[in-house]
Amino acid sequence: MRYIIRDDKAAVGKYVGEYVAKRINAHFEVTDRPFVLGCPTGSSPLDTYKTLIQIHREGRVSFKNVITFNMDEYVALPKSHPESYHSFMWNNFFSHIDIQPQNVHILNGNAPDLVEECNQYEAKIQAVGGIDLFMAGVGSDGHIAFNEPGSSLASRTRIKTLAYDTVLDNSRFFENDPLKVPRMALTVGVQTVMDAREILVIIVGQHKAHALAKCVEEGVNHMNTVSCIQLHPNALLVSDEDATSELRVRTVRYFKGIERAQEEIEKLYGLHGHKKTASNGGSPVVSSNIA
Ligand SMILES: N[C@@H]1[C@@H](O)[C@H](O)[C@@H](COP(=O)(O)O)O[C@@H]1O
Repeated sequence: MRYIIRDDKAAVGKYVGEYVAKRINAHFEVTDRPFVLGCPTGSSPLDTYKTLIQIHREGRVSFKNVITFNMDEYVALPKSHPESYHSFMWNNFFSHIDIQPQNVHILNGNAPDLVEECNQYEAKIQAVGGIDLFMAGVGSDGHIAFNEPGSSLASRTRIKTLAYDTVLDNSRFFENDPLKVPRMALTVGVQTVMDAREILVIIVGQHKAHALAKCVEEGVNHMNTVSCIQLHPNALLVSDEDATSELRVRTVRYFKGIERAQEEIEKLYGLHGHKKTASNGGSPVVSSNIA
């Protein structure tokens, strides 16, 4: 995996927003096929969405031909509830860009048949040719989407019961009352994320330091599902300095050194060595072996 460290949350958002815009624009240099973006909720991606909105306002990126799939949604929380992930995405991102509403996909936690809803979601992802770039945040227990500790690393979109740690973490959005936090969610699976052509994980804050250290320095483990990205050929992790606090100093130095080398490569060959020719179904080809 590649791992980029920035000073603080705002700098992470700026980096990731610029990165995603570049990926979208690079995609349309070689194909007319829609760009398929996986989207997370939570506080971690907020600065990224702000950056993307700003870039859009400056006319540097368009979402007209972008299709999105969100990672997860609470079960039985009305869509119109201010803390539903539907509300979050429209309030913080989609209402401010030129995305076509029919291109937005968010799981329906109020569907009459939740299993069917999850199966259909997987089918819809397949129907558009898979996800080009899946952005993700991470829970303090290391979960990716709502894939709580112990989730199968081969899991697909399904119903999940939330871990108590997650209920407590998310109670900050529900008047600090854990009893108001939904106990279940629909979530894409670990394998659904892994099937994306690229994964970008945002980790910010000292409370994520343990999950980050386990993800970077330890093995792949279902108790820290974000660690699955070690098995992905094209994964990028971006964190702030606070989140590095449980990493070894030498690990931090190592990845900062890699970043400097990567910058040299980008100057020579463009974004991550992506060749600007159509192949692989029109997607830019990753030719750098730095990741
Ligand atoms: N299901 C979401 C995750 O997708 C998200 O990554 C996590 C972290 O949230 P935050 O970024 O607010 O810490 O929150 C929820 O549990």
